[in-house]
Amino acid sequence: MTQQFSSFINIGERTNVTGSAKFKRLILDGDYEAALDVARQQVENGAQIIDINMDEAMLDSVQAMQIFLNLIASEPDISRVPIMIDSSKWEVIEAGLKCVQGKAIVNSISLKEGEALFLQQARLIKRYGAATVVMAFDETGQADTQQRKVEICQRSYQLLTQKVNFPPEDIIFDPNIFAVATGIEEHNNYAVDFIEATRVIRQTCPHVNVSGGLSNISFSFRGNNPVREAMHSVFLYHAIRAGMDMAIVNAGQLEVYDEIPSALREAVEDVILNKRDDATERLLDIAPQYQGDGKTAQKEDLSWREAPVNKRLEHALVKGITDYIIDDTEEARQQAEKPLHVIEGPLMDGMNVVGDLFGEGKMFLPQVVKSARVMKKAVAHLQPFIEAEKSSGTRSNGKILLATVKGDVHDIGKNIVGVVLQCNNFEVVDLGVMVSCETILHTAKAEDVDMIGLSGLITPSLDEMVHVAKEMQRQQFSLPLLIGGATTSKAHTAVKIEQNYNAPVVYVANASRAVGVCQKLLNQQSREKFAIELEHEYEKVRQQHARKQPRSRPVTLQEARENKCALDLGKLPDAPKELGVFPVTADIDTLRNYIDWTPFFLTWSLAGKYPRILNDEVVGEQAQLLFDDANAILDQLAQTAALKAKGVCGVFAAANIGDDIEIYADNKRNHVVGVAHHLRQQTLKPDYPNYCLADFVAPKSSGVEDYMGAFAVTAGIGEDELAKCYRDDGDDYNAIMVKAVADRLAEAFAEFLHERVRKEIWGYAADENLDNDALIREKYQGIRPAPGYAACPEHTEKQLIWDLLDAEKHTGMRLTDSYAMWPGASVSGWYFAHPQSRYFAVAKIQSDQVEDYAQRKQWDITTANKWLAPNINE
Ligand SMILES: C[S@@+](CC[C@H](N)C(=O)[O-])C[C@H]1O[C@@H](n2cnc3c(N)ncnc32)[C@H](O)[C@@H]1O
Repeated sequence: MTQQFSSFINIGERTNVTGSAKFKRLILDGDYEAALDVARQQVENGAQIIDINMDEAMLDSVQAMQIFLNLIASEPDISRVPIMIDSSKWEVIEAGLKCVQGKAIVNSISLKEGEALFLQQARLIKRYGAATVVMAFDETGQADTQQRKVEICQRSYQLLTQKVNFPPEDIIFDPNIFAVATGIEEHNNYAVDFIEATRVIRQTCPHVNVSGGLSNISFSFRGNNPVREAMHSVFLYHAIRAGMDMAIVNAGQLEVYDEIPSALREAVEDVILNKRDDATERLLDIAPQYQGDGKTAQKEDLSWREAPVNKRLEHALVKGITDYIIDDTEEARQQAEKPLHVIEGPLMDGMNVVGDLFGEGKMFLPQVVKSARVMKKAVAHLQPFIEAEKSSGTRSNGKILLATVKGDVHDIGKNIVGVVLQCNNFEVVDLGVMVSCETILHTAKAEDVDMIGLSGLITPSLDEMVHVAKEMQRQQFSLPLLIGGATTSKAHTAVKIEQNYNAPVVYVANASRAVGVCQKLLNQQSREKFAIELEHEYEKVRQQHARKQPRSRPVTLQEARENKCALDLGKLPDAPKELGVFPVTADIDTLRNYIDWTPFFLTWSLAGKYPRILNDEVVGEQAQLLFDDANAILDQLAQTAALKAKGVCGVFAAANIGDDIEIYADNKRNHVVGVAHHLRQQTLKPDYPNYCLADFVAPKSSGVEDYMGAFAVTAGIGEDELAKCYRDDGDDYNAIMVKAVADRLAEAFAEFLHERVRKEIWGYAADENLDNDALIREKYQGIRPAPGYAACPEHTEKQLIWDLLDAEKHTGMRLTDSYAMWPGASVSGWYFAHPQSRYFAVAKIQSDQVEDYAQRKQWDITTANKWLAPNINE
């Protein structure tokens, strides 16, 4: 199975004042909030890195870069992707490097002004632990031919690795993409020069990456987007195969290679690969035909039913059609010598086609999961015949145990990985959620599995994974250990898990990576090679981690407190109409109007913002099908009440004392029913406060009466049972779909309840009138931070929410011993109503705050270190 597309990284290009008129206007107007939305949209649309450029003559570029990067740092949904600091001015780059909290990428350095400056800049970049783009540019100019591109990159590589000891994996060469089909003959070979140079660079400069600005290639066809998109796809198709692994690209503007009309694709291919002298003229001739949409709606085509049965089985698998699968499987069985041969023959052949198409980026995740459903139905039909013959089952590629670790209940990602592995003929032993280390290791032995995969979503699960690795070592296991899930990372795997266990430990970033990793680990020869590569890679990550300089200077807790957010007591929200705890229910039909669909598509690895994604050139068709299926499930849920939504909220008198909030039984304020403990940002912030959520409630010493709230909602009562019904019926697609929809309903419930609290229950914004889009964009007054998220990262505080609201009694929701909420489709948090309240990231804290927090929570220091670990080890 080819993996090229799954590891390709696209870099967002919209936060660039030189390339986007809209972004430039926002920055020049000082509207940084709207500019942040541009960054956020790019991430939502699937950018895996965002390029930021402030090179504009009318701007103080240094200041603009600093302000924007500092703002991004406190937006967790943006800062989860790496930042590429793009400038032709070194002082802007250096200013940017000081602001970025994670690993930054510099764009760019080159030999343009000689070796001395190049090396000096590289040393500084290395000191910041950043990666860098290196342009193929030297003292004599920009490289245009293959030979010049290769020479300059090789020379840069030698200098960087030998004179600066620059980590080669942190080098990203940009061998310059230039426009083709310009009418100038010398330009005709530009794409070939880039592609061939890339091939040689990747062969001769080990570990480097190759990137480029994609839109340049099609510059001559400005105004004809279908042709431009086709040129981008064809170029990428060949460049990726030659080793290009990143590009600055608008991900929404790519056509699927196989879906480019064949006449256009051929003409574009002739231009890109410079196959004939008249290629440009021929493309120019046909280009106008494709202007506009150029696509026609497809009627259902049943001609595939005429094909031989093997081909019909393949078609059903690739297209995910279950309608005829039993009949076709039966026909194949009657023709086969043994029923097992149907699985080993046409069904596995069909699944191999699915695996290859997925690996090449030509099929999307929901389609693969649907294919698995077809396969399971076919196998289920054959099973009784196989058993009657008493022949043993087909040999799988290998056996993999999957489990969500103890204390954690989230399993959508794990289930998707399981299905993708099964599609590739791996046998999966799925132990479900909240699985103890003992059960995992006992089952691994009993089932004689080939490897173990652990999953987890919340930060306490990271510790549990470390525990499993240590136990595997103690019990002398030698099976590979795979690590995955939302909070896991390569850095955590390398720094915290890998060195505790002598066999391979592999971080698996997503479902599409899982198959490649498992295949490498199962073959003894490739496993050894892979293990050495991993060891080398993780050692590097550890060294980088050890060298990591703090991005901003830490301050003492005392200093941070002195720079707290001063609350404007003149703007306090109105007093609540009534204090107390209010159980709430909501029906599915109400909640579905509040759904934010964008994350739903991401769950299925379709990147793009709803509703635009439904018309997206690349994933639109799949997104629409998925959306229809989700709505069908919602219709069914609304009628059957198989899933119930329950919630509770509370509004309380409250006062701030330091970094804590006292919560009172009533407005007399003499009986404290709970104290919420919060953490404060602890890095130097010359232009902003060092935020702490407690700042958003009026200080007790002010004597002013203030309030806060809390909530816990679930839409998951019944989700496990319903998902199990589907799974037992061989329908993983709908089993995953139920949970994905329940997750959306829980978030919708949180949105719906928050609105009710603002407008009725607390009533501080009784006149608010926002549509769902504005609610999703949080255009209202007040916030609902959730324990475990960046402003309140410590999970045990959920217990206080549970106690204050009697949440288990009112909703049936429970907390696990890692403070995950059960059912999985649940949300809880605090309400702050002051207009100054906002989300931020606490980020790294210092030992004085750890000690102070331990004292406030009446914990010993070991307990504090355990629960605060993600913020101590940042
Ligand atoms: C994860 S999204 C959920 C809403 C989104 N519309 C959805 O349906 O998935 C936003 C929520 O995450 C939480 N959140 C985001 N950033 C946070 C931060 N820095 N600190 C605490 N909670 C945060 C808040 O509860 C916020 O309402």
